[in-house]
Amino acid sequence: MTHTHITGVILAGGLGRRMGGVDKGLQELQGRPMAAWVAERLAPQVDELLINANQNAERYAAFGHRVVADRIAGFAGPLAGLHAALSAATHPWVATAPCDSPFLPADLVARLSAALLASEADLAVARTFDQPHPVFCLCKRNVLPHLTAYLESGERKFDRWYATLKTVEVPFDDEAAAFENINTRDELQRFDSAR
Ligand SMILES: Nc1nc2c(ncn2[C@@H]2O[C@H](COP(=O)(O)OP(=O)(O)OP(=O)(O)O)[C@@H](O)[C@H]2O)c(=O)[nH]1
Repeated sequence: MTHTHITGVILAGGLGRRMGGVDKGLQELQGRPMAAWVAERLAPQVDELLINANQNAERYAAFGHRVVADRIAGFAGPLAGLHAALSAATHPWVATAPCDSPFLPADLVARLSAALLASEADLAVARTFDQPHPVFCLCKRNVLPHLTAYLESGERKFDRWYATLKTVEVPFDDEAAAFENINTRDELQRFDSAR
């Protein structure tokens, strides 16, 4: 199999409202920021890692990866983070993972990229059972003009966007627990004491 170089991005640009308006990626699980857990899992899977963040840039930069802010104003959702990553990426494919899923699969990018290569789609997205996980995707950097036009039209929905592209869904039923995400302080405490 040929290897296409891949830029990974940790999406950490949200407002964390359900956690009380904190910067979710910097909240600690077992004494380490959640985004640091994601970086440790994602960095070995990609050729370059970016962190998409809209606040606390210097704290994220301390993880040792380039930090990129949204270019679309007004907290436009995770697609704005993908847009920033596609704009800043050095490599032709971009893989995403959210900052609030610290247990993501160690073979996420390998499985998405195998599917993308085999299908000639524009984007591969992870799915468990009947649920797609749009923020775990791999897409070709050349979809950027299409995404820019979509966001400029005022649209924000991730799944509606990729429904307009050639997309392949990749089943991860065997690793469903790896997609657990942490949205509230209660969930954070539950995972903190469970591990
Ligand atoms: N770049 C960027 N990423 C975002 C934005 N909103 C959410 N995200 C990211 O998208 C992923 C899923 O976000 P959510 O959990 O739905 O939103 P959140 O803002 O983090 O948290 P809530 O406000 O509680 O919904 C996370 O990785 C967020 O960091 C945004 O406006 N810009």
